[in-house]
Amino acid sequence: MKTYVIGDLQGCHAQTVELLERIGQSCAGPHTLLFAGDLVNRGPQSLATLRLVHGLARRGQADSVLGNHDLHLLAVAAGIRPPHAADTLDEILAAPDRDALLDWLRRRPLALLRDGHLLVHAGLLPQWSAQQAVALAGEVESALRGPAWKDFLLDMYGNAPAAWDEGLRGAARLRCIVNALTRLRFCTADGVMDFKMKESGSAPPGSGLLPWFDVPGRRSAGDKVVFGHWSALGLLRRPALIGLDSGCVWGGSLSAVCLDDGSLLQVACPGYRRPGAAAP
Ligand SMILES: Nc1ncnc2c1ncn2[C@@H]1O[C@H](COP(=O)(O)OP(=O)(O)OP(=O)(O)OP(=O)(O)OC[C@H]2O[C@@H](n3cnc4c(N)ncnc43)[C@H](O)[C@@H]2O)[C@@H](O)[C@H]1O
Repeated sequence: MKTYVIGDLQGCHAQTVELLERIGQSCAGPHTLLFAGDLVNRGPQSLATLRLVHGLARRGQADSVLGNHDLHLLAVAAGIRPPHAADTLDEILAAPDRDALLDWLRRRPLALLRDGHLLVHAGLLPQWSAQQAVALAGEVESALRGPAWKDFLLDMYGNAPAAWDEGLRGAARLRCIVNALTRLRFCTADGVMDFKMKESGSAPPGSGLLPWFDVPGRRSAGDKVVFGHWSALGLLRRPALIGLDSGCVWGGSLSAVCLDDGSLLQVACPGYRRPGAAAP
């Protein structure tokens, strides 16, 4: 059975439907769909998109890792965070099936190992191997699936601690794991995360920042990693690295890669948001 990984949907339902049709045309047999997270928000049809992926998952045909916008939806729905002006989550919040959709979303993994590839939404800290990232993701998944999940979301926000330390405990430990797996783009060579730089795929000379995957000595360098999140980076393909957020919602395209044969399928998007513009 072939496995296709699909980049950030962000509520771009029409492009998702078209891409799934393209996958069906190029792969006649049964196949699994894995989504790189950020199923919702910024795009025009978050509810329809979430229902689509949820339906596929219920039929055992798909799964998704959690992205920062998915976590934001859970926090807004729980009354923990106010919605942003640019959010497109209202339809989900008002939907009759919202509880089923949100309950399913809350139980999604933050890291998935499949067919020799690790899938995360954003990135890995340089000290982590792929196996370790799965174990650390499991700590957050337990918190999200447990009875105190709202307390976890209350404590989740913030940029500190900016670097990993095995001695981290409690909310600080979970926040560091969430920030790496769902928000990371750049960090220093020591693994200190930066959350300001987001509109470019490269850091200015002298900033001391590197894309997380270019940190020398990164422990996951020998592992095959697939990630999304970084729309300004665009599609990235290296022997052991696939970056799949090709900026659908920003006027780029929605991308899928087949893990078995490396084939790439893309659907162009008219662009629902303008890069650099905060609100619709
Ligand atoms: N621990 C925690 N602490 C705080 N918040 C947490 C959290 N955990 C979860 N969150 C949640 O994270 C949510 C989102 O945070 P935001 O801060 O709004 O998200 P973002 O970094 O802008 O990332 P996004 O996922 O939208 O990335 P994209 O590359 O598409 O877009 C990034 C930028 O790229 C730009 N861009 C896109 N295409 C481009 C291009 N081709 N060229 C240049 N720029 C481009 C866009 O203008 C955009 O500004 C918040 O709502 C918050 O609730």
